[in-house]
Amino acid sequence: MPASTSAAPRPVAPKRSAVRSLLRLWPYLRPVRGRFLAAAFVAVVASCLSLVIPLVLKWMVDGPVAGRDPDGVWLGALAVLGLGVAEALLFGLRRWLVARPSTRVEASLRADLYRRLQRLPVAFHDRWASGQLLSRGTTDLSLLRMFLVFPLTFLFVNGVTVLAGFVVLLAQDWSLGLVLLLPVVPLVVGCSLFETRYSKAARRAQDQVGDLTTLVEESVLGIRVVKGFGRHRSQARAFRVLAERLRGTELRKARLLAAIWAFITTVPELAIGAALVLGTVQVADGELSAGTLVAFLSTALALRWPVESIGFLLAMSQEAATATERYFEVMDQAEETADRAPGAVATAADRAPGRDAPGGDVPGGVVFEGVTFRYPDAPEDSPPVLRGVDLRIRPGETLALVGATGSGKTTLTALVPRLYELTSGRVLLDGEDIAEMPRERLRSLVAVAFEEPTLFSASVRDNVLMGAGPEAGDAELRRALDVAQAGFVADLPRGARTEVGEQGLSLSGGQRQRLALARAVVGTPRFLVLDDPLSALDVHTEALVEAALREVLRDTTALVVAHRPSTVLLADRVALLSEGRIAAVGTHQELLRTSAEYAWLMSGTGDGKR
Ligand SMILES: Nc1ncnc2c1ncn2[C@@H]1O[C@H](COP(=O)(O)OP(=O)(O)OP(=O)(O)O)[C@@H](O)[C@H]1O
Repeated sequence: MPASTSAAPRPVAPKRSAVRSLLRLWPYLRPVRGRFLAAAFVAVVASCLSLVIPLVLKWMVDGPVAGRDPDGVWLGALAVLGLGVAEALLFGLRRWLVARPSTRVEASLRADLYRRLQRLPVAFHDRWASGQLLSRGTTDLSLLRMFLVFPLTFLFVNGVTVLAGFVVLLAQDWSLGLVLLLPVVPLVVGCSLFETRYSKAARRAQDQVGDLTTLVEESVLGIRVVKGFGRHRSQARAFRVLAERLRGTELRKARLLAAIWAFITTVPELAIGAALVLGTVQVADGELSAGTLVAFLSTALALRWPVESIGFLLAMSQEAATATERYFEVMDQAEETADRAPGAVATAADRAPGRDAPGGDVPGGVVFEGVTFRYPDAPEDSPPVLRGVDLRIRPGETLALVGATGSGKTTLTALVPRLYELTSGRVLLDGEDIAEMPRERLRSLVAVAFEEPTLFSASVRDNVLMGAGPEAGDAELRRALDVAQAGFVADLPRGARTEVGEQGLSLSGGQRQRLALARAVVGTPRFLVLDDPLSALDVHTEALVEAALREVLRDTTALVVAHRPSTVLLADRVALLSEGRIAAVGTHQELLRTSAEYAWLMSGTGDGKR
């Protein structure tokens, strides 16, 4: 991934309030809203039960305690115990009710994110650092699940409990109740200030987690380079800088949280203290019963937790809102442009040997018509990589593409399976514009093998058969491995069923390249695009692969990027790409005679790779 850690995109999302960001989760919550509502109801009942306890205490103090009635005291104590047990059981039930739906919402969000990542254009993946995407699919979604389990319910439950508590307090003694209501204004102002600051810090922290993930991922994948060049110290230094930066942001979050926690705890405590003094004076003056004061203060103390917890519930909600924003930044990206025409996947006829386009007047094979291409993330004023490329590969023909490093060969090959959208011009396959073709069909017609062979954490068999339809089996696998001269597979511990590990790191570069080639040819594709597929092979193996490939290429229209004469000899004709244009087309011999640049590239002394 070209985007470096420091250059990771920081998409400027429109600033939404936390509530508006979180509301975007509604489509995911809707199917499970019943359970969440039931859980909230159970929690409200449990929380309000705790408010009944002070009323029982009031009854005990003014009744059995004042009247010295031990039976009444026992009855009161049993009632308090019963209420406590009921409260605990109901909170347990709430937890059970939210466990399934919260994990279900998290799983659906994750599945949708993965699906979207698969569908986003290659240009998007060129721009975004992989760690930023990983952290969105892991840390951010865990934050969202935590939000669904706690703050979503408890902000509501605590709100209702505080309201109910104040009704009870005002009913017992309105003047003392008003004293406790005084802190509401400073609390609202404090919470709003906190929310603004905490949201910025939370966003920064989550982006920094993404940067750190990118760095760790790159260091692990590039461990050979890191060790080979003795760069572990500088990598460790880079890691420490990012980790310190994240730690700084986390400390800032902790400081903000500590401040709001202290504020939210102190202000109500002061009000309770004032109410205690005022209440004691009223009891001394005989205006208030001792039981009422006990009940009043117990209720006020029971409301402490619902009020105090608002600080961290707001913090968690803010983090969830930021996680939602980051999630939808990816989900809102435009997918690959829609296919312009409906159609089916490749048919058996599509896979048949080369033939000219039906009708005869439209040229068959692969045709590039006035193709101009600039990478979407390239600077506006930079020249296009390809400038008006006109090229035709006849049906069944193999055309080698030769050009200096950076001349645009890989770019041209990536346009055939429509990995990028053309800036202008057309690419036709057997007369059909690829822009009009359903992608599924296009990609079942065209097989590709890139210079950098990517293998997945799966068996050799699965890796190779990925290039064919579901009907392909062992016969196709054997044939493809034969073409790619991948006899080494038989010597692997479990043959073709051997897991090749993350990115096939347990195999040599040449072995990986041969498996990638086998994957490209296993589906007997109608069009084959090979980007320097034999670069890692020794000359003897290359010669064997070429002999077998010639058999395959006889039936296929192929575009092969070549850097050395041996690969060029596979082809019927050669096209020379120079400065984004096709400078010459002809046989190898013709170009050697007529093009100085071609002769120079093929001589092995040029700017070509070999
Ligand atoms: N994703 C990208 N975004 C912007 N520019 C890119 C991107 N990929 C390649 N380029 C630029 O496009 C130009 C052509 O690159 P390309 O990989 O097609 O060359 P190439 O001929 O295949 O080179 P090589 O022989 O070294 O493989 C280069 O200048 C490169 O910097």
